[in-house]
Amino acid sequence: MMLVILGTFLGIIFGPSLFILVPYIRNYFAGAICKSKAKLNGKVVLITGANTGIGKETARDLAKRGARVILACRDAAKGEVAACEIRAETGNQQVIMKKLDLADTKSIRQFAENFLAEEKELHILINNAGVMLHPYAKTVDGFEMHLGVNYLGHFLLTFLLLERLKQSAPARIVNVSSLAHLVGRIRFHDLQGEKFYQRGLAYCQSKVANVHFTRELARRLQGTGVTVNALHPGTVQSELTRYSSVVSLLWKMFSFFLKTPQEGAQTSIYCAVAEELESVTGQYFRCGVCTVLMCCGYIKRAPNPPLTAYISQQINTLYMNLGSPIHQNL
Ligand SMILES: NC(=O)C1=CN([C@@H]2O[C@H](COP(=O)(O)OP(=O)(O)OC[C@H]3O[C@@H](n4cnc5c(N)ncnc54)[C@H](OP(=O)(O)O)[C@@H]3O)[C@@H](O)[C@H]2O)C=CC1
Ligand SMILES: CC1=C(/C=C/C(C)=C/C=C/C(C)=C/C=O)C(C)(C)CCC1
Repeated sequence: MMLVILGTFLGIIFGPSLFILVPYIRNYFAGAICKSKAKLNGKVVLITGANTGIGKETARDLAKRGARVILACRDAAKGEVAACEIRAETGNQQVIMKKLDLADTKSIRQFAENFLAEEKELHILINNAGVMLHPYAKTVDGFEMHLGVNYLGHFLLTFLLLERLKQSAPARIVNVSSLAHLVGRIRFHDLQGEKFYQRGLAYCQSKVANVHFTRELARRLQGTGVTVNALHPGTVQSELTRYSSVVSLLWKMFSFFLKTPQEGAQTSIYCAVAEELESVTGQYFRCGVCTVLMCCGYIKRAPNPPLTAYISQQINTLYMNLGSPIHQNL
């Protein structure tokens, strides 16, 4: 009885103030907004996985800024719908869809060949596409799906377009990684997860590879005018959870605390356009809740650069040994 009275009393006192606080709490979880007013007329932008989620919202924003935006999508029909929508909304007719399947190195090579033939410049490359919690599967070339799509596919794409980026300098590469990289480990002894597979860990492994790649590439691109940074977009309501009904349900239940795709695109947009990042390279950006967790010491910092360079070298060697031509000469 006492508890009911106490509960009612607290409800009356704090209920209205909680109600007033709701928009502030929501704003906090929405994270920061990119405030840059930079215009991108005459600039060429390429975004992978741009038919939905964070990629689509990034494309929409950069199209509004006047860029020629190429949406690289694995499903041409879905990609064309997104491109049409962005063209109609922004009035920018330079929004173009091209087919790219990052799970197939033939498709990546074909895409790059066409791109280099058609586009004389590339100023911003956003490696955004990704899969999470994928049941065990291999890409066309036999790589574990998370590693193959999230990391190796983007590695090959970047490698094939690198000269065009250098010719177009100042240019930027933006790698969409994840907070998940902090718990990721590269399992050198079983990279393809053939001995042991846990889909969450496979995702984390691919995302830590994105960060190592970013740091090592930044080191190798010093003095070229091409910068490369990685980021965590926040926890975003998107189709990323499609392979797990449990996580999809959790995401729906906690949707109040999750970013919308537009909010989730802000860190990518910031890395792509912010004037103050002109010569910033090899960094990892994030905003939102994880910052608090990090400050509280619950999340440790990413591995340091020398270790990163070492691991990156090891990955390269391993893949070359596996007969994959994609790590050569970078
Ligand atoms: N949402 C979140 O909370 C977080 C997302 N991220 C990262 O953000 C990025 C964007 O994710 P998000 O927008 O949330 O997820 P979505 O699932 O909404 O979008 C992923 C995009 O990647 C594309 N894609 C998947 N596989 C391939 C492939 N083989 N070839 C080409 N494109 C492919 C998808 O195409 P299709 O629609 O045809 O499948 C889709 O366009 C990912 O790298 C993700 O890891 C990082 C941290 C948190
Ligand atoms: C603490 C906390 C949350 C945190 C979720 C996190 C930290 C999700 C991370 C997702 C990643 C890393 C996805 C893909 O890369 C929720 C669910 C918002 C609910 C409110 C409390």
